[in-house]
Amino acid sequence: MASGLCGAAGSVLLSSAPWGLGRRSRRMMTLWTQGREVFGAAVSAVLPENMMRGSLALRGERLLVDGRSFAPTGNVHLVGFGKAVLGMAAVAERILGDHLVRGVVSVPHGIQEALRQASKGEMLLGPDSRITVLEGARHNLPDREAMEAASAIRELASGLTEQDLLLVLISGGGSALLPAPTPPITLEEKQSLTRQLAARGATIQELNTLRKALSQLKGGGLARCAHPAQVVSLILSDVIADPPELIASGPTVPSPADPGECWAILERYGLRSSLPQSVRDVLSGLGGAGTGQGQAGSGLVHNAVIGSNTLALEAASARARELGFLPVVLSPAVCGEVQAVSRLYGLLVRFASQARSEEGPEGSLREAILGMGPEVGVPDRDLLHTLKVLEECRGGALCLLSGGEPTVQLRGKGKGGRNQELALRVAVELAQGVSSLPAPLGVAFLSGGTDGQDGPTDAAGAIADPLLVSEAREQGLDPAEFLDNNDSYTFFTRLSGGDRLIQTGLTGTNVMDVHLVLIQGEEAGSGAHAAAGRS
Ligand SMILES: Nc1ncnc2c1ncn2[C@@H]1O[C@H](COP(=O)(O)OP(=O)(O)OP(=O)(O)O)[C@@H](O)[C@H]1O
Ligand SMILES: O=C(O)[C@H](O)CO
Repeated sequence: MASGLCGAAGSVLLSSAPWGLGRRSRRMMTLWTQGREVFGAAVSAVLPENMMRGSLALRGERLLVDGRSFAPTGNVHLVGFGKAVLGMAAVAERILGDHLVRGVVSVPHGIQEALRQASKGEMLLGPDSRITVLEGARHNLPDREAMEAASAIRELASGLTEQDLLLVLISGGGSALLPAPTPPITLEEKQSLTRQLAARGATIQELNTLRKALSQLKGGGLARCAHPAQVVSLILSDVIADPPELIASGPTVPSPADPGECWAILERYGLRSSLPQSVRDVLSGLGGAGTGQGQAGSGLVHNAVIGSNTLALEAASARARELGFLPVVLSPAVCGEVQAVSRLYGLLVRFASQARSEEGPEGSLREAILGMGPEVGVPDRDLLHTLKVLEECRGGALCLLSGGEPTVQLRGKGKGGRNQELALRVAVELAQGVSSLPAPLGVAFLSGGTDGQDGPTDAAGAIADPLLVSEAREQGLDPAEFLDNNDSYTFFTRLSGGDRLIQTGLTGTNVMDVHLVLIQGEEAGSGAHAAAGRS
């Protein structure tokens, strides 16, 4: 069956390839290239230039934001924090011109150099810029540099009057770039708590519920500092369902802390008993649910989400269609454990394969897929739609797209990220499924972080296919061993010279992850059939 999967009619074996890759077909390699292109289109669509131009404009003396009009009777000041805000700030400065008085942005360590090297000069601020750029939060963890940036941002906001407008640029990664722990909590204590929660698989919703409660700037704290100035926030979402109060922990969204919920989260991850006294004191000082965070000035705050994973998936679908695939978007909100998510993709590929056979898909397979919905955050409605398209597509080329942010419970000491771990797990699922597939199917899976950085690695993600496992074994690499040690980056680096890794470098944006399942058409020309015949 393996040869049926990957050496389908019309394919040419790459016998001269290094690493003993004789069984790879040109069609398989084409599928990888197409996957990379579709992923590239997803990222391009959410680069700052496009989104900022669509939501911020100056018309005479009026500032138009997300369709609303503001009169900056005095001056515009700017602050920002997150992986995408450098480019957002560059565009804002170009739009605002002399209306901009000054600004401070807190951005990831090394991002300016990375963008320079990637020739993305349009995302950088010029030498005469009125905006100060501060880098920090190495490895996406709050550190001294980020704390100094947070102080500078607080100072700028605190000095504003009712004559001023504060433009706040917010994107994912903002929580780590704006640390202002409520005393007596220290930076080290906050770092350690964040690290432990993330390692135990806490969701971003859980993590940020705690961050809001333990910070002076999150949960609306920044907006309170800026009172009585008008605050306008432009937010690029990297959280499922785009909740402004959770993205970067909502510094401009007045939202009450919920100590009861915080205690429950700490209990859930077994951290309640080992908490430092400072954290206990701050949580106890918050009182009951809905207290502790004032609502001062909420009438003067406007929060606008200007971009999200959905936009990225739309652009990816369009590119997939141009390449001859029938695109189908499963969901922009896939979450849950990577194990469960990889199982879902394995089952969907199996379903697609069975849909091409005379008998059609088994009822039990359909039930198993629908049963996974709650575990991976995908409603029945979306799963049913996807299954319908897979059935109707039959032999056509198909690109299944989704987005979101699964979680990994770290058990090992290896190096990796959720995208690479997901890709490796999907490869294992595909390899297991190979023998039970009724029809030949060329398939590739790609998982990538739109920010270009998957966990603490220099890769955005990786590509998987049904041959990966056998290829790895031939090279003395056992996927299960690497998975046990959460060592997916080492695995993909060693496998075949690292050619399944996706290495875009920091992209300057961040709307969570994108997952693609590309399925070849049965005939060489079936891509054209899919593009022409279905929508
Ligand atoms: N060795 C590893 N293997 C698999 N996953 C890992 C590993 N190390 C860290 N991770 C996961 O990487 C995630 C952190 O990745 P990253 O720094 O890209 O965060 P992010 O969620 O993209 O950040 P943000 O939301 O702040 O932009 C955590 O979910 C963590 O569990
Ligand atoms: O910074 C954060 O809190 C996460 O990226 C979610 O927005």
